[in-house]
Amino acid sequence: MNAPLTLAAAVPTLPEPSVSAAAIPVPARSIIRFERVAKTFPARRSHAAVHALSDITLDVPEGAILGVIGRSGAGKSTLIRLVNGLEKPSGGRVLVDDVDIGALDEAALRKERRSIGMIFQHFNLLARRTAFDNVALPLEIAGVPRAEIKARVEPLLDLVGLSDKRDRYPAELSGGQKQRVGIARALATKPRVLLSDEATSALDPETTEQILALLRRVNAELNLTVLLITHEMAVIKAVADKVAVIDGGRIVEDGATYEVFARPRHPTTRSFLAALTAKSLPRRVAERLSGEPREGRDQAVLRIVFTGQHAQDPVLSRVSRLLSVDVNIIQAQVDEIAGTPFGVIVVSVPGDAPTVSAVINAVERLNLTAEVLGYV
Ligand SMILES: Nc1ncnc2c1ncn2[C@@H]1O[C@H](COP(=O)(O)OP(=O)(O)OP(=O)(O)O)[C@@H](O)[C@H]1O
Repeated sequence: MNAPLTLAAAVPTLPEPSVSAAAIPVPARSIIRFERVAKTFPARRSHAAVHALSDITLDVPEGAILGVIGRSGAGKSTLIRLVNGLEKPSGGRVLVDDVDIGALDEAALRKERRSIGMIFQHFNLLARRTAFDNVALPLEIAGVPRAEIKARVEPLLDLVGLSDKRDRYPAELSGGQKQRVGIARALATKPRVLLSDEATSALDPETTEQILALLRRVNAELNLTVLLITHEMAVIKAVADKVAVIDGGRIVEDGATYEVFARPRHPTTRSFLAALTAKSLPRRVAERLSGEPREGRDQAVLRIVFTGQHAQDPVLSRVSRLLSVDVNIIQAQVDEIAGTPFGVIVVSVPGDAPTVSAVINAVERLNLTAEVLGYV
């Protein structure tokens, strides 16, 4: 027998998104601004020129956490390296707090970098320095007197929960602890923005969660603007107020994280979200799921997203009746972005191409999004 077909029956109560939570407050002021930025690495010997970034226009509002997600080679690292001047744009401008980073000479850039903290996937700590001395390093370079350094570093170690490890060397710390040192070091010069380059990619899921919670905390407590790059939608979901999806050196979609999760428009965004949903499917389905419709796989698995106003709609029974197809519910859950709930329902329908596209069209006519996760 088929599962119940109304969303209201399938999914626990889904409240209307509250206006304050759904509409992320976007301060007028951008602290990082990409203006029609291009970056081309010139041809060298046998290598052709690489157009790593094209026509990037993006604003990071003050106090926000903006996540840039893209696959390997999409241009994420190049994008973030333009912000601290490790690369110069071939076209356009990158502004940090209204300063054109690409136009600075070396001395001015060194000074400006004090207001741009950065954390890295592999932490980049100095092995021969203790946790305290790693955090102190940027202050020593800036010529801050020793007593002041101590007064600055100790509260930072406290903030990241490492006061008891102050005299430990990196080799004596776990990955999560090393990243905490990295965060404290990035905060030492009281930056206005923090750049995060895949900062949780080398960490296990539990430690990732703790580090992301710490980023959220420093963002809120210090009103620090964060620009992070990642290839994982789970990271975006956990911390980002806003998201930009980058593909082939271009931003293909951006917006408030809730909006992008609830109504993804670009195929790249949809496939990142599908991969995230696929991870949480029941094992019996996940193990059989294949990307291609093959003989013997006669059911397509679809992910349908709905927001508050649709919770009571009998969407699935309507689609089922309209098209005379069986719609089976595999999983229904309420997901949440920054406190705003939205529903994700995974269904299976007959897997032949005409039926699948008819179901997707019918669902989209109801202003919901649907995409194929695979075939079982
Ligand atoms: N210094 C360089 N010289 C030439 N090409 C480069 C250079 N740095 C990056 N590229 C190229 O620019 C493109 C974007 O690279 P980038 O490192 O920004 O991607 P990414 O999204 O960060 O990838 P990953 O997730 O694998 O680190 C790639 O094609 C890369 O090979």
